[in-house]
Amino acid sequence: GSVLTHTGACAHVSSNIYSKGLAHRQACTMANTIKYLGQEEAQHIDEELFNEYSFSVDQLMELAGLSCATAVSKGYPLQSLLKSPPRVLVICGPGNNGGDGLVCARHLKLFGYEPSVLYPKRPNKQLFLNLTTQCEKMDISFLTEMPEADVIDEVYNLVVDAIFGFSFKGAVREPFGDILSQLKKITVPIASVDIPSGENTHTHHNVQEIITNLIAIQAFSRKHCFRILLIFLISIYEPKAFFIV
Ligand SMILES: NC(=O)C1=CN([C@@H]2O[C@H](COP(=O)(O)OP(=O)(O)OC[C@H]3O[C@@H](n4cnc5c(N)ncnc54)[C@H](OP(=O)(O)O)[C@@H]3O)[C@@H](O)[C@H]2O)[C@H](O)CC1
Repeated sequence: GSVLTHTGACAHVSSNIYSKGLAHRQACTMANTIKYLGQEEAQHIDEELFNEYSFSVDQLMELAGLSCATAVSKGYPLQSLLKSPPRVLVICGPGNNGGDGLVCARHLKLFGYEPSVLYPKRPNKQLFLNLTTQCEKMDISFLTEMPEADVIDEVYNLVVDAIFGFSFKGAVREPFGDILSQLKKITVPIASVDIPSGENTHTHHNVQEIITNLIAIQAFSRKHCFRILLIFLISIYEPKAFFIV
């Protein structure tokens, strides 16, 4: 997805997003050593990972989804959640961003959360069929329709937005228009995988602007070692958050 690179040492991982002062200072420090990439450069690195380094999409997606689940568990630890059971709504789009969401849901379940998945447009590809089966086998429920915003606020602790990543373009088409309009109304945190879905954050400039909203980033260290850096920053506009994977 929109890839973030970090050339310094692995950053400290904050386990409590509410420890604002410390984490905000860390965010400021890290912001100086981080380079943000836009859509084209991110896609190019993606191609490089596939073609030059022989990663498979399954491998990258597993890392992405696991990293997102890890980020959720660090940013929103089970014991900090206001509602019990610890329900999380994971909304998956029709592309690989949605695949990241399915993997994320599976790992969230292993971490003790109760994810429910909304997956309204399912591609007929083996990779996604497999990921769906794996979730079903883990008793993760699949919703048949998008709940109203007030129901989401009442039932869920947060929403993982895995609707669109770097291939989003043009005006939003249904059924995602309705889904995004409900998401705009909710008050529980939204953790977006890659970029907040439906927003035009694909230029380098915009990504840098929106990065101030960021609490969690999973980044590949560019090109060389693929070390995964899990970096936690604090959003100054909580509770909106997004992950870049
Ligand atoms: N960088 C990495 O290491 C990895 C990133 N991954 C994730 O993959 C996404 C990119 O995945 P991709 O499949 O290329 O695309 P998206 O998931 O962003 O979206 C494609 C689907 O979205 C539909 N689409 C696009 N625009 C619209 C719109 N305006 N309205 C409705 N639907 C839209 C599009 O539909 P079509 O009808 O055009 O086919 C596609 O179905 C990246 O962001 C990361 O999250 C991978 O996991 C691998 C590792």
